[in-house]
Amino acid sequence: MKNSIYFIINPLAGNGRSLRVWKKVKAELELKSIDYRSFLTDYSGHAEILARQIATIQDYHLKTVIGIGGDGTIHEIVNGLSEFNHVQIGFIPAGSGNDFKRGYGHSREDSSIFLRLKRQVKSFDLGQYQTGQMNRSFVNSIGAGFDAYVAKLSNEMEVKKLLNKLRAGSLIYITALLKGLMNYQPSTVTVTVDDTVHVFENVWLAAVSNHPFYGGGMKISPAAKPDDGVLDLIVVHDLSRLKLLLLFGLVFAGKHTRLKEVHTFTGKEIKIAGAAPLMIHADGEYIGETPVTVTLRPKSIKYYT
Ligand SMILES: Nc1ncnc2c1ncn2[C@@H]1O[C@H](COP(=O)(O)OP(=O)(O)OP(=O)(O)O)[C@@H](O)[C@H]1O
Repeated sequence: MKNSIYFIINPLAGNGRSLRVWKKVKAELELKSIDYRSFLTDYSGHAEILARQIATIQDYHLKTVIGIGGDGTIHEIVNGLSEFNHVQIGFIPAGSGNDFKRGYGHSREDSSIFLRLKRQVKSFDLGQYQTGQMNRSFVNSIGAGFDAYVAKLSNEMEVKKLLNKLRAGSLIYITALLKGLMNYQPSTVTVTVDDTVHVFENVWLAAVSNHPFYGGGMKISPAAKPDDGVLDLIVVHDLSRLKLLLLFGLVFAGKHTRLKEVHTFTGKEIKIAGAAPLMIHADGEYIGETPVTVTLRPKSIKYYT
């Protein structure tokens, strides 16, 4: 169908919240006779396949794809559409973390899809990462070390469902963080920022961001902007476990960058390598191990804000 709006919904995101949101959106679409088509995801990775298939079949007729789910869903949709720069991407956050919403200026929850579609569409930088044979896009951040370990723990956590049900999504990350803090061993990490090499000892984490937020509202890179043509890197090292815990107290306000153990850089190409392989996450999902190279394609993706 020409000029239809396409919806991709992860029915499991936010422990079913996504499906409830979709029911409301669908009712409004029908009430206002807005032309749409919708697809529910059946398995992990399905949103990416659906987005790519829709764009391939519709070619230049495809104008708008709207995702409903968590950050994992938007990550998949963006990867599916990364070669279709003309498509405008909308997102209705219904997951547990929802950092995409914070980072790209979705300032208020809009229950009306009609109002959402009247919003401005803006071009943003598209983050890219390459590790091993993997060459993909990200929307929020790439992290190596402790934060990837915590992301892995939080995704595997038994209580995730319960906390989601209680609408206490941010607690998932905090619980995993405390568990990770007790077990993670810092190590030597080399970061290369636009050809300048920096070696750090006792590194907890090295994270590259396209906007300030991760982990459900933490301002990990407070100065990052998703449309400034550069990536923001933060390296945290030489901290005791207790001081790292205090750092996470400061990170919600973005005040942690004042600590001498926190180093920030900006660049267009950032490489992270550990003396021993470090776990990596992309947008909060564990994806493998270092080395990883992070770049961006300036203003090459369009989102409704
Ligand atoms: N039908 C499905 N069955 C199982 N997993 C699915 C299905 N559809 C999508 N997924 C996977 O669910 C994972 C989590 O989705 P998503 O991130 O959207 O929600 P969330 O975890 O509730 O939110 P957030 O990431 O913001 O915390 C994604 O990695 C996605 O691939």
